[in-house]
Amino acid sequence: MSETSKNVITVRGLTKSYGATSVLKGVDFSVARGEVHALLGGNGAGKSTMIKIITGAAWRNAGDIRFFDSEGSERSEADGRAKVAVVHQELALLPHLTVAENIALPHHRSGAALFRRAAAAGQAYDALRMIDQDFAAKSLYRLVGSLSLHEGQMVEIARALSSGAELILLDEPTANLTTLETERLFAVLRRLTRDTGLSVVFVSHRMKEIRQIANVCTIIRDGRTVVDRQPMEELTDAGIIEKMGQVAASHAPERALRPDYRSDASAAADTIAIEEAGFRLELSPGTVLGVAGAPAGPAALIEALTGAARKKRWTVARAGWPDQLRSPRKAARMGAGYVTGDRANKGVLHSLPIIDNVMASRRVTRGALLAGGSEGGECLDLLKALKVKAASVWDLPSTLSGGTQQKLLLARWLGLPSRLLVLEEPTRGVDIGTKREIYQLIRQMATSGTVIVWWSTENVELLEVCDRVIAFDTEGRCAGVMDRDDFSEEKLATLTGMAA
Ligand SMILES: Nc1ncnc2c1ncn2[C@@H]1O[C@H](COP(=O)(O)OP(=O)(O)OP(=O)(O)O)[C@@H](O)[C@H]1O
Repeated sequence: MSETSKNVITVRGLTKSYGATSVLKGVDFSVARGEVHALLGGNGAGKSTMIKIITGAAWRNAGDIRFFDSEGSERSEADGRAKVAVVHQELALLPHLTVAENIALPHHRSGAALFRRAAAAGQAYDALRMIDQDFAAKSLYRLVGSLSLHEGQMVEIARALSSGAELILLDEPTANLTTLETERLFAVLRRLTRDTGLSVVFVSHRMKEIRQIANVCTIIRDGRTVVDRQPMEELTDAGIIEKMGQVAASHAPERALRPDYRSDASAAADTIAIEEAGFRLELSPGTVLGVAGAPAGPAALIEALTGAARKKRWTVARAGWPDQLRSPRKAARMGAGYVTGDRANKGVLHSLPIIDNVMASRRVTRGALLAGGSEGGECLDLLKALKVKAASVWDLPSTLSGGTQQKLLLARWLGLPSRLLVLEEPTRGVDIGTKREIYQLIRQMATSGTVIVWWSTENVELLEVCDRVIAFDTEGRCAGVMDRDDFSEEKLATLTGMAA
């Protein structure tokens, strides 16, 4: 068997332009059977565009894509594509159908296929239990619209597995998963690649996970392949970051930026207290509180902090605030900012231009409905602070890469004099270099007295940047609060019920 015929796919010299913008300038990429291949690159490097071309969702201008079967014989592009499944950052599920129906969808591509409910449920169950037996048993007939983001992600991965794919492209698959779910997913991927010869392409900006799961990597930078199929053990983290063109940004966040508000007499008045039965936590101005754990606990706290809670579990108290923040609008007016983790459905305003997306919070908090003359300049400054490159502030967000859209949500609250800023996975999909910059920005916002409450499924970043971390167990109960002095990954994993 020749070197190429061990591959499931070989891509050579791929180019792609959108109008005058050249996005791919000659990408080479190949994946061998049975490997987990990390596809790396900064935001906007061209990873998603290449994936779209491979799956047929976008046209290429030039370049060669060849697919192979397990014998090494070349397949037609149509046959090859039929063996490729992709799970995008934004899920592609039909909310009004059940889990089983969503997973069964690819089995009914052929016009002649009959939809048999029992068979569909069987196929869905088989796929889902490869990921999570318990979830498979309980969720087959639930409507997808009622699932949490991470449950939806599991359904998408199960659908890819059940479609008979030989190559699965996972675009940031762990972004919504907890540590334990991530480990489970990795165990599944390892088993499938080893036992069935499945090939996995793994796009991620989480270096620790990349190291855990990938055997080999390709790095794309500014539309070109700069590292082509290199074993992971031959590259250091610093080497990878440098190849991505992000070396300058890879320093630790400045923790010293935090002032000691506790000695300030006005601090008591500005302190925010969060309270539920038998538990109270006071957050002095300038505190960065990390929130860790499976979604149920963090979600309830965040709903209370952002004025969206329907149940009265938490009280949020601050001098001058009403007992309950009764609506998101009221919370925003009171100086409570919020960056949602559900970028696609609750964050990005898809049909409005970049400027409206960035200036939205400023318009609400300032009470201005019409764009002022200075908005254009202010928007450009915010984009610059987050290194967002956009051809025009009047372009739609869909012309930006996923990670860059995430930066728009953060830009919304950047520099606003908030008393409280609630962040849900603010670095989701953001590249390694920019993550570091966001850590700095979070610390800077805290320096101005803002209390930051930050939920992340990436425990390492919480421990690196926060002053305190509140941990929730898998049932959504508060399991404890850790102070900086006793931070440890093991302890946090135990408190959140996610120790391996
Ligand atoms: N429809 C479009 N029109 C114009 N430009 C586009 C369009 N889609 C993507 N681009 C541009 O193509 C470039 C590559 O985007 P792509 O989504 O492939 O990046 P990426 O490497 O996947 O980034 P990320 O890590 O943020 O997901 C970006 O500069 C983006 O702005």
